[in-house]
Formats: sequence, C-alpha cells, structure tokens
Amino acid sequence: MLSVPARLCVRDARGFALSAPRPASGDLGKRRAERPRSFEEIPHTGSSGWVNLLRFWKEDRFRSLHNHMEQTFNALGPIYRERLGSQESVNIMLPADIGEMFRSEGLHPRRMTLQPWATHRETRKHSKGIFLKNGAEWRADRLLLNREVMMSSSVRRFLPLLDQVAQDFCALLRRRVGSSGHSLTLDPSPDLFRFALEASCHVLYGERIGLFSSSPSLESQRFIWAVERMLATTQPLLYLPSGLLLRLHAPLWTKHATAWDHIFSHAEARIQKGYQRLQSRKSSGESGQLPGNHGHSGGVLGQLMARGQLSLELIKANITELMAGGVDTTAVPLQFALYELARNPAVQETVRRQVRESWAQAGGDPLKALQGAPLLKGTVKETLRLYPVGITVQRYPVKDIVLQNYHIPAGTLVQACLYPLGRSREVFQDPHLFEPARWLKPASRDTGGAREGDVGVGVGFRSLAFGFGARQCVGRRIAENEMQLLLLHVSESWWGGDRAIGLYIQIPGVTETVKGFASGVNGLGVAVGLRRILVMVKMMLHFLCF
Ligand code: HEM
Repeated sequence: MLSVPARLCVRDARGFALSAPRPASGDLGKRRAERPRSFEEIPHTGSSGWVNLLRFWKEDRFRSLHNHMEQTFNALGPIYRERLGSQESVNIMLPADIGEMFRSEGLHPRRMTLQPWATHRETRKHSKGIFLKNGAEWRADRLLLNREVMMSSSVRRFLPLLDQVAQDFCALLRRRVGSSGHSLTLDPSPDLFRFALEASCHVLYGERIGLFSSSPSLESQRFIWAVERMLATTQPLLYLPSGLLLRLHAPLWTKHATAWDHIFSHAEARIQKGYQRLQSRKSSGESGQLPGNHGHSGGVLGQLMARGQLSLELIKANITELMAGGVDTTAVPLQFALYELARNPAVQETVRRQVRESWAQAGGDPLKALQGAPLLKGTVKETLRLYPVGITVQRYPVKDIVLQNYHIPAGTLVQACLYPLGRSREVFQDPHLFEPARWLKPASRDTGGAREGDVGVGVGFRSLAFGFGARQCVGRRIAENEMQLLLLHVSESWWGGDRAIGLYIQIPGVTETVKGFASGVNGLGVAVGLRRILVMVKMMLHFLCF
C-alpha cells in the first residue's frame, strides 16, 4: 500500500492535491490541556499583507489560493496567521475549531466585505442587499428573503421552473450530439454558464431569457455580457483599492461599474413590468401572486413585490445580488461534477441506475425524482468537498475564543479553509476518492456502496461549501436543486441506447480528455487525451531507440 509522508503532497493532473494536508503539530490533545497561549504565538506566514494579496492575483486564483493554504497548513500546523492587505487573518481547517468559530458568530454574523461591489453601491447611491449589509438591517432583509428562497414551500414553487430549464438544456445537448454524429467533445463551461444564468432568471424573475436559442435577443446578449464582465472584473479589483481607481477613472473600474449599471437596469425593467402587472391585477380586484410568463409565480421578484414588505429599492438591491451571486457559483461545480462522473464510470453507473428508477417512479414530478435519488445530493456535496467555490467561510467572533489552545480576541477575522478541510485525512476517509455515497445516511447506503467508518457518523462542520448558520448561503436551496436537476437529466438522457452516444467533457488545463455519458450499455469510459498520447509516443520512441 502506498503511504504518503505527512509533509509530502501528491497532486493530480490538474494541480489539485491528492494527499491530505496534515496538521504538523503531533499531539493536539496534549496541547489542548495546556494554558491557552497568546495570539502572538500563533504561527505566522511571515509575508507582508500586500504580498499575500498580490500572490493570489493570478489567472487561476482558486488553485493558487488552495495550494497556498494547503502548503501553509502542512508547514505550520492546523492554525496559522497571515496578513491580508491591512488586516490580520487566523486560518483554521479542523471541524472542531470551525465549530467553535461558528458558535461565537453572534446574532448578526459578519464576513469580509466585497469592496468593489460595496463601492459601486455607495457611488451610485444604490441600497445594499444582504450580501453587503451587516447588523440588524441585514437580519431584517434576510428573514424576508429566507421565506422566498429557503423554506420548503418556496422550493416547491421554484423546482418546476428549474426542472424546465434543465430539461431544455439537455434537449439542446442531445440535438448537438445528434447533429455531430452521435458524439460531441465539449468544454462545458460556457454552456453551463448560460444554463445557470437562464435558471437564475427563471427562478428570480419568473422569466425565460432565451439563452439556449441559436440567436438570443440583443437584450439577453447584453445581459450575459454584463454578468460576465462584472464577474471577470471583480477578481482583480479585490486586490486593488476601488476608491482610488474610481478617482483615477481607471478603465478596470469603469468596466466593472458599467457592467453593474447594466445588471441593475435589467432588474429595474423587470421590476417595472412586475409593478404594472401587480397594479392591473389589483385594479381588477384580484390579489396575491403575480403570474409569470409560464403561469408560475412571477418568480422571487413577483413574490417579494406581492407581499410588499420590502421597498422597491431593497427588492432591486437584493434581486440583483441574488442574480450576481448565483451564476458562476453553480456553473463551476457543475463542470467538475460532470468531470468526476465522467472519469469514475462505476460511480456514474450507480448514480444513473438510481436516477432512472426514481425518474420512472416519479411520474414527471421533479421533487419526487430528487427525493428518490439521494446520490444526486451526494454528488453535489462530494463535488463541493473536492472543489469548493467559496474557498473560505469567514467570521468575526463576537467574543474571545480559544482555538488549538491559542487565545483569539473578539473581532479577529477567522477563516475556515474549505479546500484543506475537504481533502484532509483527519476528517475524511480516502479523501482523494470521488464517492457521493459517503454523504448518504446509513440506512440508504446499501444502494451507494459507502464504507464503514466514513462520514455521517456524528461529527459536524465537514460540509461547509454553503457556509453555516443564519448567514449561510441564501441561494443554497436554489443552487442544490438546480445542480441536482441538471445532473438528473444529463444522467437520464444518455441511458440505454443501442448506439453509443457520447458526451466528452474536456476542461481547459485538464490534461486528459474524458469520455463521458457514452451508451447505456458501456457506461462511461476515459479516453486518452492528446498529451498522454504524446507522452506514450515519446516513451515508445525512447525504448525503440535505446
Ligand atoms: C454551488 C453554489 C453556491 C455556493 C457554493 C455558494 C456559497 C456561498 C457561501 C460560502 C456563502 C457565505 C456563507 C457564510 O458566510 O456562511 C454564500 C453567501 C451568499 N450566497 Fe451563495 N453559493 C452558491 C450559490 C448561490 C446562489 C444560486 C445564489 C443566489 C440565487 C447565492 C446567493 C448568495 C447570497 C446573496 C449570499 C449572502 C448571504 C448573506 O450574507 O446573508 N449563492 N454563498
């Protein structure tokens, strides 16, 4: 059996770690028994705050951040300090410490502010939504939004909308596969971005914007361009002083602000339409919900307007943030979920079998179909364990706490680092394996083949991709269901044909091309990618010549 030394890190072809980051301090139990040490004694990375920030301003920010954190935990142990710009952060990775952080988050938990977004709202005199607000103001809005997107009654309302988009997306893929001779190799990321945007618009506005059509309207094209540009410019702006760039009229800032302006005016147009519809319904004596284009509720926007508890300005602020928060966050893990399913044929087969049975019994009801296929939820959780989009979950504890026997004063920025947590052997058995069944409850494990001693046995704070507690991701239910429904229809679409129909997933930067969703008889197979062929040819030449 291959054993990995504690400080050695094995990586896969994409540069993601296969071995777990291991706490360097040997005897944690012994250290806990000692008197708490001072904050200054927490191991420090030593580099300056601005150097740390600039290090992450790379094309692949996620990977560089993940690798940096993992290497630092390997070197310094399960807790370390570092400067981020002008503030100090304490980074942790073990569930017990993370639990302690959340227990002291207070009634109004706080995260780091996304400064470019906040500067845009301040300069344009727009209200902030829950993403950017704090304190009692945040809580008041958040409770109203929870009712529209987190409660099970709201899930039942938006599930058919998501299902329709997922089915249309798969029909589009099938057509494309069909017209290219029963097999298609694609980089799924631009398509998934469109899928996520179409799904968000349907749920939030109750409106389809036609992104799957071969010629989307000019308005939709402008909108997708604005969302793409806003997301692309947010990343570099995180490491630069937005206020200064604004004063200098720097092109980067102007692009960011103009993209936001467009997203806001898109929301405003929908609000005006909704308002007119609401008024005409009221004047004709009807009350209650707004009908959307497809006979549904007019989306979350319609619900918020019909209830009338948030001002139109606050509705606009929150709807715009929900739109911005939900596109990349689902598109990226979906790409990795397809990739992992494609390169793990046995897992894919198990998921597909469960999906088929459940879909057949559900009679077209998406809620029943998802309930009968818990491996879909496991697939989403497992993907987010290995590829967390959030990188860290942050809190400023409201009281002094002790972590790893170090004293942390109230108000310090503490960050739970999701990637080292998800790949830690202290926390997960065989963390490098993609096993959706590890998240099943013991009773339903038989179908999924999980192993004894794995997750689900009482230790919390391991699945934190959506954060935790009162401030956890408000779009969580939308995201989970959107991803599960897409995987359901993708799995179901390519089942059981006599002829091999293949969707080949190819992600730039990933060296192997993966053959996915081949015929139902053969399941998935991994195709040999170009780079690997070149390596094999080189090896053969080597043996032939020498
Ligand atoms: C896989 C998809 C997603 C992931 C992994 C994700 C992750 C997160 C995380 C980690 C947080 C911070 C939670 C905390 O501090 O405890 C968050 C907050 C938030 N997310 Fe998501 N998110 C996803 C999808 C979405 C979607 C689809 C929407 C909108 C429809 C959304 C809207 C928001 C908003 C508005 C907040 C701020 C909530 C608050 O501060 O009260 N997210 N998300």
